[in-house]
Amino acid sequence: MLQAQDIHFCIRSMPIINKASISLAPGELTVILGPNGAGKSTLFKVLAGEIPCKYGKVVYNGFPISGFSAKNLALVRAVMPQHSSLSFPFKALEVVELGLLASGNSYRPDLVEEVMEETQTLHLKEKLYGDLSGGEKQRVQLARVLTQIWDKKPFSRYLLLDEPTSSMDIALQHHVLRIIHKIKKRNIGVLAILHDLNLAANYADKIILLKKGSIIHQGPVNEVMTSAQLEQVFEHPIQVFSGSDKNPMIIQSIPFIQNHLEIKLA
Ligand SMILES: Nc1ncnc2c1ncn2[C@@H]1O[C@H](COP(=O)(O)OP(=O)(O)OP(=O)(O)O)[C@@H](O)[C@H]1O
Repeated sequence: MLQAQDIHFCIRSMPIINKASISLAPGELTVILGPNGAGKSTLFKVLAGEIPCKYGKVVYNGFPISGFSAKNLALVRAVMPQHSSLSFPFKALEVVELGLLASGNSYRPDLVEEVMEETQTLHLKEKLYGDLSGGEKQRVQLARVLTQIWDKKPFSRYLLLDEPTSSMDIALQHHVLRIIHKIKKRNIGVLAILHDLNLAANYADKIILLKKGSIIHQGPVNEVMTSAQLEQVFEHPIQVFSGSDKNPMIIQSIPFIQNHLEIKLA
């Protein structure tokens, strides 16, 4: 289990995260949703151990994050940040191989090829990372973190993804969420920040709604993604059509123009 208790984080005495507590179970996808500036990436960085937290604690598999060396932390969690820049002219293949390095594995071209196949990046392997499109870069970064945790291990691990599909087309977004669905079955807990409410509703096991640094609601999708609660967090009219075995859940944000017409027709 990845657990965070009472995380409180300030920048220049401005509270950014306010007493946030979460539990991420292996085998589950938890999605963090919230408006711009809510504190999602900040909370994510605290959970990943990228920024230290003065108040509260982050615990991986029962051990405080502060006790992990960078090498050991890389064995239990892989992190895909929102933006990744590289200062060297790496090829896509070399970026993916960085995941292998973090995993402590010896050279495994078979594993790298399998992951690049899965993420539809194999055809990009000889291209310079800097020349790739936004969506291609994201897939290469995803391949890197998947490479880090691809081999099964006898302990629980965690995959942290900050807006992993933000530059991808619709088909690829679903493809990535399908990969996540498969990888979590390897005793891996996945935490993802998404802005797409429909992807979250249909692929997540749990949802965290964050607003102004505070967790407003968290729990199973059906309990958290209600019209009233989403409207409270996003301050915009939102309709929720609950799904069934055969039909996906549909979350619809209401365009202003439609409200405008309804007001005029009323
Ligand atoms: N280094 C920093 N210095 C000052 N303010 C910061 C810093 N990092 C984050 N913030 C502020 O903290 C707040 C939360 O930022 P954060 O990036 O966590 O939000 P977010 O929910 O991920 O937003 P978005 O959806 O736009 O990516 C914002 O108001 C941001 O301006």
